[in-house]
Amino acid sequence: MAEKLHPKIDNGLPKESASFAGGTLVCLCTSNPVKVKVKGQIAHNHACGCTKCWKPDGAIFSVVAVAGTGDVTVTENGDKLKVVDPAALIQRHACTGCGVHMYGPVERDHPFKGLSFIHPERFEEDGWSPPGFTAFVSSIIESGVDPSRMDGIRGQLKSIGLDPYDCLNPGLMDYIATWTAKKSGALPA
Ligand SMILES: N[C@@H](CCC(=O)N[C@@H](CSCO)C(=O)NCC(=O)O)C(=O)O
Ligand SMILES: [Zn+2]
Ligand SMILES: [Zn+2]
Repeated sequence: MAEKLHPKIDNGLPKESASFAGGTLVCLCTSNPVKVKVKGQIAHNHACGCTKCWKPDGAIFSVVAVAGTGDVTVTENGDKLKVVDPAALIQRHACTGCGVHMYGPVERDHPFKGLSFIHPERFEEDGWSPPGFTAFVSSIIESGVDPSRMDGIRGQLKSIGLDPYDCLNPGLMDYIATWTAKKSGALPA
């Protein structure tokens, strides 16, 4: 039987539109929802199995992407936002009413500095770039998925076209390692 991975990937991936120029993320509150405007297309969209990313009810994975922090603006009810874990790399700003993580900037010295993590399924608009891989797959065990389900889940992800990785995909891992090597001097800056 197929596993319920995430509503935006279980029945075919969303379609990208060349005319998508950004949109508005809305939380799940029925009154006074938090709204966040994002300018431009998102990047590095992926499914994520880690315990820290927000997932909709019943989903095993989150769907999470990045936008430039300068392109992200809280436009309504920002007073409801609270940082989930101030010690984390990603400063996930969650709605205290419904729990949705609305944006998560990386501000410390890190290859992802200047990027904000967002959940594109909360866009009011369609056309955002679909997820392209799955990150932190083994981490779903930390949320209580029995290890015996892992082969089936990895197979399902491959058949959807979201290749499973236990950290990030090779492109992003190489990007992080290159940044680290330039910082240490192992590679010329
Ligand atoms: N096994 C841990 C992994 C948590 C983790 O490292 N998550 C990644 C991916 S989040 C989106 O790609 C990460 O970069 N975290 C940084 C942060 O959370 O600040 C678990 O499952 O908890
Ligand atoms: Zn809310
Ligand atoms: Zn994650």
